[in-house]
Amino acid sequence: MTNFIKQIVHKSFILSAVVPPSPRITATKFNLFKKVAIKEFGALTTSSTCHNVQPHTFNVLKDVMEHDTSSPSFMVGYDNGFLPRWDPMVQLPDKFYALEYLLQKMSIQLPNGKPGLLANGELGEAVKDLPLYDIKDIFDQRLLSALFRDYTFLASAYLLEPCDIMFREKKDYGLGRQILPKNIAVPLVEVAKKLGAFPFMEYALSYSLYNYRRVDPSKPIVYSNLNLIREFSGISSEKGFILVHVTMVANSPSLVRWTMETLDSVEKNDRSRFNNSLSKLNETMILINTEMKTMWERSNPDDYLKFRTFIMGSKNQPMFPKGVIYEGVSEEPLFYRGESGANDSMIPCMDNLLQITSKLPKNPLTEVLKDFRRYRPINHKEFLDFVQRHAEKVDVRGFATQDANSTALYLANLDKIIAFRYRHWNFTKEYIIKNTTHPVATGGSPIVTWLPNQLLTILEQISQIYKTIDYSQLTPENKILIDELIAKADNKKRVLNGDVKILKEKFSPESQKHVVV
Ligand code: HEM
Repeated sequence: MTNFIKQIVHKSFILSAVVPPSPRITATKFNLFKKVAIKEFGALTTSSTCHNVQPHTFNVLKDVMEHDTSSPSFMVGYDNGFLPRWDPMVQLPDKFYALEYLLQKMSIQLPNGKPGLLANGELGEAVKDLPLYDIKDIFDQRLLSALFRDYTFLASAYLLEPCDIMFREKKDYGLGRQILPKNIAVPLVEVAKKLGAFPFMEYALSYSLYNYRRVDPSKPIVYSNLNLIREFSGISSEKGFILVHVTMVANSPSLVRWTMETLDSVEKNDRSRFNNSLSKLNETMILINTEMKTMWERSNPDDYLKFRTFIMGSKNQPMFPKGVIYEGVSEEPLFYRGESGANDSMIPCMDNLLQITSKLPKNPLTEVLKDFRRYRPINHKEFLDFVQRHAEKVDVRGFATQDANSTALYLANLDKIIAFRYRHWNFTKEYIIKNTTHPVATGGSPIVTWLPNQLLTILEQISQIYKTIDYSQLTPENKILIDELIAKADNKKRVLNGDVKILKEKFSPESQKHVVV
């Protein structure tokens, strides 16, 4: 590779993913730049930003560019929202036969009902036969994403296999394997570098959003048309758990569209477009929350701990007190958060747009939330950063509260975020807290105090804004709406505070204060 190209890449390292940076640079040269950038510097950033330059807008994809396999799988788009631009690759190419074989034989229960390698602790031994694949020359993003998903599945299965076996016997996780062998560690780190991800199982890039396949590719992403690609347990509750995330995120294209519309309408001082955008966001959140409810019937709360062990992280988890050594990569132990819905982008998008993020208390729990925001595809992070910055700049909340009926719509949206987080708190009580006293969640947050940190903040915001409304300006429907919202919020605040008080006694208060960022 010539020094000339390296220099250009170095200077214009942050490349636009949609069009080549200059019309004089051809697509072929552009792709060459991207390859060099990945090779030399790790992952690509994907917005049109340059070092320290904050863009005024964000390049939301108008077309998924399905044939462009040199740009990342996850790029926020009007058609795909926060889902990948293409359906995830189901099977690895023949070259990776041994890796594919392990993944197909791994789950505790195989599709044919027989026990897989994880059933009786046979994976550790089987991994010894895995060749150390060289992936240096792979640049196809579709394949890189599939390799990332598969190596992270294998890494988590390998590291946590002893914990799962011990948990089945004694309801205690004990210690995980502390060293990741080089035939997994080296290619995993290499792929992660190319994607700009941490080399550990992640929500979007592995477990949830890159792990579905359509039964009929011509039909939409709805539950009845989906199956999993990889799994740890092989039970239907794991399928339900993962795929409900996917079907919720299938509504994200309109979340993205109305987020951009909201920002633009404030900037243009267009009140009726603003109100329309808030109504549409509200409708979208209702669809997302309705889909969320299906979790109860698709994933049995009593089954959750049968696969949860494998999605734990190596950061702030007693199973990895000294982190994990990646053989052939680092002599120093590495620590990463586990897979968590906290890395989904829909709620952070709403929090940022409605300026809730800046209202979160300054405490270690909020630092954990910020840390979670690093664990996601680069382009999602750039989008969320853009929404946060731009909403603060144009002052979405200030614009909403200048008008009583816009305020009602703004509050209706806060109410939908509360509905999401409150149902979610109920999931946490029923799927986790009821069945275990393990003090930290899969992402490494303290199980009793972290979720209420956000939920109580937003409930408090509803009360504060409510006090400022000029009732005489409200339409009769909005008066009823506001009265209902405030009554529901007061009720939830009371129940939540009661829950936290009781649960802090079940889990030692010390364990809930112990926060690692
Ligand atoms: C059985 C169902 C579920 C359970 C038991 C559960 C559990 C949890 C827990 C314990 C956390 C705390 C963070 C951590 O992992 O350390 C969390 C965070 C989160 N999860 Fe889930 N989750 C479930 C389903 C979902 C679904 C379907 C979504 C949809 C995208 C989701 C989105 C989130 C979000 C956005 C957060 C961050 C919450 C916040 O900002 O307040 N979760 N989840």
